[in-house]
Amino acid sequence: MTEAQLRTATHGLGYGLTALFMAALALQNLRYGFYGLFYLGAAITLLAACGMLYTIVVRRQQLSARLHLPILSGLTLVTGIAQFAGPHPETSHWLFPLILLNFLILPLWQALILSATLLLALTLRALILMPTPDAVMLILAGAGLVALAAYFNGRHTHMVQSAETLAITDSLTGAHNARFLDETLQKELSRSRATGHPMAVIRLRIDHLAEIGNLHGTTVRQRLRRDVAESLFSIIRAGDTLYALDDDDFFLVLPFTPEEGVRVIVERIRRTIRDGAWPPVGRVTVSLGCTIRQDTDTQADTVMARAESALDRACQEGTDRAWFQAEPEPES
Ligand SMILES: Nc1nc2c(ncn2[C@@H]2O[C@H](COP(=O)(O)OP(=O)(O)OP(=O)(O)O)[C@@H](O)[C@H]2O)c(=O)[nH]1
Repeated sequence: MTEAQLRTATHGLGYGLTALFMAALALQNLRYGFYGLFYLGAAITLLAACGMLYTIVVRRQQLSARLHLPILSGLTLVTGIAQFAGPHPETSHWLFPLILLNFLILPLWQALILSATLLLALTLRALILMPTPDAVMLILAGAGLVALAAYFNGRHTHMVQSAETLAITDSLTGAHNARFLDETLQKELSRSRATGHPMAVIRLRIDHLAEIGNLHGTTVRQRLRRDVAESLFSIIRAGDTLYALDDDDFFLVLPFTPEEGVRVIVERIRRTIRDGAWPPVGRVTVSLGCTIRQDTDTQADTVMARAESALDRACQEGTDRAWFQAEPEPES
């Protein structure tokens, strides 16, 4: 089941149960002749039914559905008014399903604002109309429900974000993974073309990585890749992104960086790695291929291929080299 399907099912069920519950309460009030409360209950039922219908209509765009906030604000308003519709009968229990519905459907801070409004209405009503011990018990129950619902809403959001981060992160190095590069490079390229700002990319290879692995073992090889990534993170500026490719190379996307800039940064990276201490390997060097976006570049593949070709050229020149390539290699 996808996230959108899960949300459609839970939101639809939440609205549906609220509509049923409120319809039953509205009918009960009609039976006893409390017409004001009957109309308010019917309005809440109608709004909840609209919410259910809306959930079904936007089932494919459930993650970006924007009308839940106005619908739930309307529900909050009518339920708040119901608290002051008259001293009898008791209407405080109308609030509890709505608090749960807010946290089930809305992002945390929106749900908190609406539920705090409901809690305020509940507190005022309880303090005005109820004996103090009963009022305190009711307010504590309402506050407890809000705290519990907020906790689970926050936990769920955190888990979803962690899952999203995991899906785009290379677990060894903490850099983004190659799949995410495919998704983002084209967007960065389009943005750079649209704004006219320069953009540079770098492909980086740790020299003799296979030999280091053979000599020191896989653990050392992996630790070296992780340490190099950490070093790169400490060099690049905010807005630059680092990717760990499947063939052990690294890739950097540098927005707003012209040719002079990328030349500065590759040199800085090359020297920092060469001059660093890398126990137990000792001296480590890297080769770098870099390029910038040309006016003719429309596809991310073209820029990636040019960076790879620049890296091949750097490796041909020997280790601990950087090569800048502006144009595609001429066909041989
Ligand atoms: N994208 C990116 N570009 C860099 C970075 N470091 C240097 N550059 C480029 O190299 C140029 C010169 O950088 P520096 O020698 O650090 O000089 P700077 O005046 O401190 O550069 P600013 O960071 O622009 O203030 C910058 O304007 C950038 O274009 C980096 O970490 N990331």
